[in-house]
Amino acid sequence: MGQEIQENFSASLHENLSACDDDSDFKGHKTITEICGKLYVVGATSGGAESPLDVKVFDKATGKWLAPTILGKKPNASTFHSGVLVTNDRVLFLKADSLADEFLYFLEVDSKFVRERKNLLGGEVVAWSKGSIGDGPKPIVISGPSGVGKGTLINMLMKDFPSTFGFSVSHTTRAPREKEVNGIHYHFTEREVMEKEIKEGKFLESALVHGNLYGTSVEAVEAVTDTGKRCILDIDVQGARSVRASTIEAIFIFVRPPSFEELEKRLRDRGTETEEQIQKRLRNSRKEIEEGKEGLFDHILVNDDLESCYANLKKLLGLHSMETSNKAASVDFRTPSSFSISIDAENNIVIDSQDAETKDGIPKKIVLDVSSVRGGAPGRTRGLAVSIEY
Ligand SMILES: Nc1ncnc2c1ncn2[C@@H]1O[C@H](COP(=O)(O)OP(=O)(O)OP(=O)(O)O)[C@@H](O)[C@H]1O
Ligand SMILES: Nc1nc2c(ncn2[C@@H]2O[C@H](COP(=O)(O)O)[C@@H](O)[C@H]2O)c(=O)[nH]1
Repeated sequence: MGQEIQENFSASLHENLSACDDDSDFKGHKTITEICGKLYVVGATSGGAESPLDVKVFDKATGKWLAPTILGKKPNASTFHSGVLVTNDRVLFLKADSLADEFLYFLEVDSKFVRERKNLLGGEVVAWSKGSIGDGPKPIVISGPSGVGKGTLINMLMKDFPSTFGFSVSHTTRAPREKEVNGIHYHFTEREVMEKEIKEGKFLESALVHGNLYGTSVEAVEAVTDTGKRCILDIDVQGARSVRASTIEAIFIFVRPPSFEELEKRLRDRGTETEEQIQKRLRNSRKEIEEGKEGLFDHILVNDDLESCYANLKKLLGLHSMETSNKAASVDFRTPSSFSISIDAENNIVIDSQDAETKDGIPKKIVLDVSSVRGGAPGRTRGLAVSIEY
């Protein structure tokens, strides 16, 4: 673990930057962190708090600025921020004058996710991932053949636990059904547009399902996690496999029908597909049900009687009849307006307030244990432990 090179801290670094004369459009405070011969400059280009933090990368070997593709939701700038190199693949940014659930962000520069995206997109890539104190709720992936009742079960969960769950709205190239609303049920998209966006790395996963493209955008997952809710993904088995291979730590549930005859009946009774489409979905369901047995899933639910299946789903998610909070450990404080950073003997990050006055709700010292962080972009970096001294 190492500390950032603060602005004005290193004369040679400053020479490097001024020689390039390219960081001039950063307004206000900025930080510079050196990782493997590259300087990561983080600041706001539009000025003022609430404008997003941008990233520029200077390659010392070539003496050139690189314009990185920046993935993930950018944190808003604050008057002051500081970066700590946690490992050689990510920097932890700590924001001043910010609420407890808004002050920690990781900038991944060489994580598995970033390397994958570099391969896909070419060039320099970095990714923001918000830090969660405590474990935070794991996203839930629900898969199963078309017509088995995934959407029905998810709607029941969302209705009974509205402040606990949020639905990841997928993109699809299929035509909307009569009652489907763009942006709520799906983002309905043209095929060329979606293909382009897949190439640009906008999607966490995407797959060709029953002849149409479907995909979960990184933004769709982040839109839910940003509200502090637990994200539910309704995706096919190919998508579940891709999410399993990503850094997202999720719970994977496969929903099975009691029989093929019942599955066919449900698809027909739903009345949303043509005969040809029903036949295609039924053909695919045989393969999907076989794949559901392969150990990819943590739980298998048989949706025979709907109420019993829903009760089993709630049980495995640890839900009770009343709304329960699955939110990350709730800690309530505001970070100081200015602070210094040091690393203690246990490798914890120690944030000491440099504010002239002490104020209610603003700790004098915040100690962060980053030894158990998990997950990362896209979504949350979970498992940060915090202790506070007032
Ligand atoms: N346990 C059940 N018993 C009888 N009917 C059910 C049951 N569960 C769901 N259904 C009905 O089956 C039909 C299909 O359900 P639903 O649309 O939720 O399936 P799905 O798995 O989301 O399908 P798709 O993958 O095509 O979106 C709906 O008309 C729904 O009301
Ligand atoms: N891999 C993905 N599969 C998805 C996604 N969104 C939905 N789906 C799956 O597609 C089928 C068909 O859905 P329908 O709404 O046309 O009936 C179903 O199995 C869904 O689970 C996605 O983003 N990625």
